[in-house]
This record gives sequence, structure tokens and C-alpha cells, in this order.
Amino acid sequence: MSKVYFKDLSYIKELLASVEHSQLFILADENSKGHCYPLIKDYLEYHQVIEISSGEKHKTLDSCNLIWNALTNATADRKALLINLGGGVITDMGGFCAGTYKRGIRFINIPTTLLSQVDASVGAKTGIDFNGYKNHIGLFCEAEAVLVNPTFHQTLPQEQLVSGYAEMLKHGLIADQKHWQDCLENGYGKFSNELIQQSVKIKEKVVEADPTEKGLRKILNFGHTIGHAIETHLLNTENELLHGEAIGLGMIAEAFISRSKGLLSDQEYQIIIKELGRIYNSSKIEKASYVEIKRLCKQDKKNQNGELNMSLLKNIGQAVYDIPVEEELIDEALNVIL
Ligand SMILES: NC(=O)c1ccc[n+]([C@@H]2O[C@H](COP(=O)([O-])OP(=O)(O)OC[C@H]3O[C@@H](n4cnc5c(N)ncnc54)[C@H](O)[C@@H]3O)[C@@H](O)[C@H]2O)c1
Ligand SMILES: O=C(O)C(=O)C[C@@H](O)[C@H](O)[C@H](O)COP(=O)(O)O
Ligand SMILES: [Zn+2]
Repeated sequence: MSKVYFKDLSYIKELLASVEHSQLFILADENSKGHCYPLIKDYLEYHQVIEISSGEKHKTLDSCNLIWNALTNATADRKALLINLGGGVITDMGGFCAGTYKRGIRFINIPTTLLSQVDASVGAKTGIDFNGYKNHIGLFCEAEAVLVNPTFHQTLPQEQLVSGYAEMLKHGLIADQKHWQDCLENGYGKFSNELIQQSVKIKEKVVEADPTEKGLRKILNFGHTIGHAIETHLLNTENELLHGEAIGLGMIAEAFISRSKGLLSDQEYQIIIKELGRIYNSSKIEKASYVEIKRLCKQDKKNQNGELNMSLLKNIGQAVYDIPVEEELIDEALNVIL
């Protein structure tokens, strides 16, 4: 699996020297180009910047077209190297475009949001949304390397930190009670390299055990069946949520289902909803949307043979996967986050 480096940004020079390449391209959106590119520019040799518009609504085939066209117009060959500089939208989509261009060129991830540093840039899931379904088209495709540096947080809006914090709390809930505690003690004002590293280590351990999600890796998807459905349902509306904000609500709903299934104790459920509910509580979901949310859940990648399967919690720090869930339980769970 890709190595994750927690180093100064100047380390880019060494990474570039270690990956033989013919041409260098930087993929960014307007925010990562404005705020992050100036911090790395001096460490780069001659290169071309490919800029796409920011946000989940641009994680689409149209943006891929722009990226593939830019590579084609520059006559990029199979030894071309792409640096994905940005949040999870950039690392997911850039990885996918690199993995498919001329059947695959190499790429390095330089994640610039907390969420992409602790989760999206690590583990080789790449892809785009399609027909309104999250990450519906994609590849498992490894980055050559990932360079993580919290300097990028200086320009990140607070809500983006809160969004990334959800995936860190998820890592604690599914696999490491101490990390959950450490995250709660830390709060979401500022994140040390150490806490970010702890979170990445949890993800790496799960991915190493099951790189292509045949089994155990599904635990990283806790909160995502309902979270993704909420995120998709609200995309392009005035109530749009960031990925982590939607996953925060998804985790509350799926913790409820965990308790209903007799997996999670009431005591731990109460702790989880108290802590998550303090932060992820701005739900703008109406009862009329439940049918649509359940329809979206049916497209989740963990489902099989028409059965809805979720990853749920057994304890704080332990998750289980492939648990069949009845639709009525989703209604009840949505009532909890309303
Ligand atoms: N592949 C995976 O394993 C995985 C894991 C988790 C999430 N994801 C995906 O990641 C995406 C969410 O990632 P995200 O939260 O990073 O969102 P994002 O990529 O949309 O970035 C959030 C916003 O921050 C801006 N930005 C980025 N860096 C900045 C900086 N340093 N300063 C100021 N602004 C900056 C971006 O332009 C964007 O507007 C979702 O599409 C989600 O599905 C993938
Ligand atoms: O790495 C994983 O595996 C995850 O599930 C991490 C999630 O946080 C992430 O949002 C991922 O993109 C979801 O994958 P999907 O398979 O449900 O699209
Ligand atoms: Zn996620």
C-alpha cells in the first residue's frame, strides 16, 4: 500500500526524484490552487497545472473529461506523473483519472484538507459520482506516495475541520476506543500531526488487511450507508452538507440501528449520540425525504442480492459488517437525527 509521509513540504523534491517521470502535472481546484499551490510551487520542476472547479458537485465525468483532455492536449505519455493537490474530491477524482488515462499513469497525493489527510488520500479508493450516486464509478488504484502536512489547515474554514473530524471519530468508533477518547479530548479547533497520524494508522491497518473491501474493510464504511444517502439527497440544495457532516449524521443513525439490532449497549449508544449529536446536529431532512433516502441506500456498494447490508458497532472501538438491515429500521433511525 502507498506509503504515507508526515514530512515537511520540501520532501516533495525527494518524492519526485524517487518516481521516474516524463512530465509533471498538478491537479487542483481554485481553492487548493490559491492557498496550497504557492506553498509547494518552489519545490516543483517544470509542470502544468490542471484546474477544476471545487466541490462535490464537480466530482463528475465532466470534470474527468477536462482532466483527460488536459493530459491529452499536453501529449502526456504513460510516464507522466500527476500530483493531486487538494481535498478528497481532488484525490478521489485525480486518482481515478490517472488510473484510467492510457490505462494508468502514476500519481502522488498531497491532501490539503483534514478529511483527505486522515481518510480520502489513503487506501486507494478512487472514483467519481455518477447519476447522483456517490463514488459509483471508480477503481482501487494506489498512489505512489501520500504527503501529509498540517500547514495546509491554516487556510481551511472551520467547517472543513469539523467535517474531517467526523472521519477521525469514525476511526475511533470502529477500531480504537483510545483514539475516540483522544479525539474527544482534542476537540476540533486544532489538530496535531500526532493525532492525524493515529487516525491514518487505524485506516492503514484495516486497508492492509483487506485492500479491496472483500470483508473487514467494510467497517471503514460505518455511517456511510445513511450518510452517503443524506449527502446525495441534499447535494445542490440550500441545505447541502459536507461529506463529514453527512457522515456524522449517518453515524448517529447507524449507532441507533446498532443498538436496535442488539449489538451495541444502550449505555454506549447514549455516549455516542451525546458526543456526535453535539457537533452534527444541523439536519434539514424532512419526513417526505425518507423514501428518497431509502432509495439511495439501496445503491450502496455493501448490499448484496437485493439485501441492505450495513457496517455497525458492537462497542466503542469495535465494528461488525455485512449486517442485514430492514427498511423500517432506517425510518426509525432517521427520526433520531431529525
Ligand atoms: N477515497 C476515500 O477513501 C475517501 C474517504 C473519505 C472521503 N472521500 C471523499 O472525499 C470527498 C470529501 O473530501 P473533502 O472533505 O476534502 O472535500 P473537498 O475536496 O471538496 O474539499 C473541501 C473544500 O476545501 C477546499 N480546500 C481544500 N484545501 C484547502 C485549504 N488548504 N485551504 C482552504 N480551502 C481548501 C476545497 O477547494 C473545497 O472547497 C468526498 O467526495 C468523499 O466522498 C473519499
Ligand atoms: O476507505 C474506505 O473503505 C471507506 O469506506 C472510507 C470512507 O470514509 C469514504 O467515504 C469512502 O469513499 C466510501 O467509499 P464507498 O465505497 O462507500 O464509496
Ligand atoms: Zn467517508
